[in-house]
Amino acid sequence: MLETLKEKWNEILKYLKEEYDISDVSFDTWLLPLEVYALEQPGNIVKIIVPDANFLGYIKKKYSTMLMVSIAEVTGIKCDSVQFLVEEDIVPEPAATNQLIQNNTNTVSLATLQNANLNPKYTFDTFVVGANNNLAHAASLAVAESPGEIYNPLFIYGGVGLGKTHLMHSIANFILKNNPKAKILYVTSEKFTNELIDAIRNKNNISTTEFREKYRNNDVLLIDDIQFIIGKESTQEEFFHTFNALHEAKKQIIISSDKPPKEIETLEERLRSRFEWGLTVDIQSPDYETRMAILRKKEEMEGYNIDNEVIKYIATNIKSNIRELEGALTKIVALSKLEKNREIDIELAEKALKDIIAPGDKQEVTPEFIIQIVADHFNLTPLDIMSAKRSKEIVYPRQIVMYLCRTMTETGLQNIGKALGGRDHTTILHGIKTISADLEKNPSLQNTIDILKKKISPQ
Ligand SMILES: Nc1ncnc2c1ncn2[C@@H]1O[C@H](COP(=O)(O)OP(=O)(O)OP(=O)(O)O)[C@@H](O)[C@H]1O
Repeated sequence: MLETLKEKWNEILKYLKEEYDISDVSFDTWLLPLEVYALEQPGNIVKIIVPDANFLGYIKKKYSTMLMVSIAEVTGIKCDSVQFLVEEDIVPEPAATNQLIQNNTNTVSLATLQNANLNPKYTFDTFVVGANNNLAHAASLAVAESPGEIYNPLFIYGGVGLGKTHLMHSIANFILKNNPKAKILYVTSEKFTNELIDAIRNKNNISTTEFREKYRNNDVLLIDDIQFIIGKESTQEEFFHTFNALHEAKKQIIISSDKPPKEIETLEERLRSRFEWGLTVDIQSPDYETRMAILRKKEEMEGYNIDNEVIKYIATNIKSNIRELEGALTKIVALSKLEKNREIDIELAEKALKDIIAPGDKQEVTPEFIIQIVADHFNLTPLDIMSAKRSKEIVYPRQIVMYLCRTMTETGLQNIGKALGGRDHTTILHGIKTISADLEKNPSLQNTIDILKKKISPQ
């Protein structure tokens, strides 16, 4: 009978996937790596190997019944239970590698995604899993499949540009796809703070009651970059109550930060202990293989066709930040276009990346770097900031750049103007004055400036 089970294992998994409408990513993460190992008598107890001990309990809870039903349907073997073992405890046989592809056609409307502040491009399908992030990925998927049930809160931490935001959006997009009615809200801690400031001052038509309703009336709340509420007492106090209200109602909370809770120095103890109630997972810098895989994925998504040597050149030289890795690819393609579709070879790559690939240097604070950080923060491109465009969404971030260049670098007005696409020094002076005056009366701008300063020059 064990032979039958082994022979039909792929069929059993396939049956389970279709019968219970399991998504590709869930299937590949939890089911595909499972291996049937033994059939114990009496009672036909099916023993299954799970590769990662961390998720043994989760798989047991989620898939035991589905597996028993599928085994019975496909093989006729009626088992009393399934038991899961960890791979390290036994010598395993080769894993099944049958790939199953089924498209989930259930789509979510753009309006729903916008209300939740979600980027539809950040999904599990576009997230490359490597040794640096596999635990964070698996934990995120478990939360996406069973929000509010297992790891609450989920706390994801890691360095700049390593995929925390991408994973958070993936969870939210996954939940919405399965349940378009789920109430989901993604915000940065900066936005949370700024809205709280506005509510307290009764500005922008939001009262404190509305603020509370907005944040507490959710099935899933995702707060990105929680480190920026540190040291802000009233925000921590409000977040503490939001957290309690959601947690008591068994609603899912997902938090990201640059450090684990125990290393965030000025975090109130009561918040720290709550953050540690659920599961804390980290994302490390990607290894070479993962960097290559991410570049390949990006190339595929954008429809580029780039020589392997060039991809290797980027992956070898840009190591610690995936945002920079992607940025490098974009820069190369942009330079090629600028030079009349010049062939993308190592020479072109070196030219395009001469400012980024400066080995081992600490990031110097220059107007160019400030432009990059501010653009990223406001979802703009550096070219928008430097352009002649005069819409409010661009003019204000541009003036913030002027202010930050003046206060964080030794650069003179004329050179700031040059870096900003050749603007006159009087324009720069006007921009700096506008921001300085607004700072006097607008505490939420002060909060944004503090956050930008920390991003530009982290201690
Ligand atoms: N594993 C991955 N697979 C594919 N793309 C990735 C992966 N990790 C990160 N990225 C991409 O790298 C970029 C930066 O990622 P993201 O914004 O999620 O980082 P972050 O950790 O939230 O950064 P920050 O600390 O600045 O908030 C995004 O464009 C994201 O899609």
